[in-house]
Amino acid sequence: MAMKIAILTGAGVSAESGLGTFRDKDGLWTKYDLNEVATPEGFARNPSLVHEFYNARRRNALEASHNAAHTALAALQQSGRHDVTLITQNVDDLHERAGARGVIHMHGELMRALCAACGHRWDAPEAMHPQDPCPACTAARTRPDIVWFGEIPYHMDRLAGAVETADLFVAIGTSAEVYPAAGLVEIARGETLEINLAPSARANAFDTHRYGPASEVVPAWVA
Ligand SMILES: CC(C)NC(=O)[C@H](Cc1c[nH]c2ccccc12)NC(=O)[C@H](CCCC/N=C(/NCCC(=O)O)S[C@H]1O[C@H](COP(=O)(O)OP(=O)(O)OC[C@H]2O[C@@H](n3cnc4c(N)ncnc43)[C@H](O)[C@@H]2O)[C@@H](O)[C@H]1O)NC(=O)OCc1ccccc1
Repeated sequence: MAMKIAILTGAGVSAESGLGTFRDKDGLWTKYDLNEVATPEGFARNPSLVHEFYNARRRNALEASHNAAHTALAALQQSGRHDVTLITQNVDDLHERAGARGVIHMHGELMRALCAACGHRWDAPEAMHPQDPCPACTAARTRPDIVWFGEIPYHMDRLAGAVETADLFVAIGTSAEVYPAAGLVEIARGETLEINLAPSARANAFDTHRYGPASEVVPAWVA
């Protein structure tokens, strides 16, 4: 029976592709101060530092390959067996490189640039610099097209609608520590499933759970 499925992924789905998570023992936020590199205030104080941080993550993402979890989710979406909405907190493009389409990047994309003056967006060069001019208004206010802490996530209405009306909401590879993403399980009216390496901070809010590495558990769940 075809179902409406809304899937939310986090850093755990890209961990086995070599892209570090944020809060695990050697996670990004143990090496960098998120207030320095992932807030509008940090960018205003030191745009070069922030660009260096995202230039390094962009290089890592370009060198990485998608894994079996990305492949299984793209296959599920592209099979047409169910109506699948793929929402991600991840700023990498590994879902797309695995064949997924119309992925909702609620926290932005590493491969995109944004002009803080006119709002124009374009494909990011591998390395970005504060003085890079905007192709539309020539202002030198270029930032990574990323949603930082304190900023409103992208596509909130669309993704909230998909989660609310889904027969099944699945959260994969997320610690459920960052809001409003971590609160989406609260608005899900259908069945809810958590797939993760270990119970997340909102594990109790889910009906069912499957624990283990995403590259093993996700293909098994999709099959
Ligand atoms: C720290 C936290 C307490 N702070 C927040 O939540 C803040 C403030 C806040 C708002 N509401 C609240 C309510 C309560 C408390 C605080 C708040 N939220 C905001 O500022 C948000 C903006 C947040 C977005 C910030 N930007 C990111 N990313 C882009 C940058 C970048 O990437 O550099 S957040 C960033 O961190 C989050 C990290 O979480 P995860 O992806 O889950 O990664 P994590 O490392 O934590 O966990 C990995 C998991 O994977 C598992 N795992 C590891 N390996 C594997 C494996 N192999 N297989 C399977 N699982 C695995 C691990 O066990 C673990 O569970 C992601 O969202 C990621 O995108 N904006 C906002 O609220 O605006 C107003 C508003 C309110 C309502 C409606 C509209 C607007």
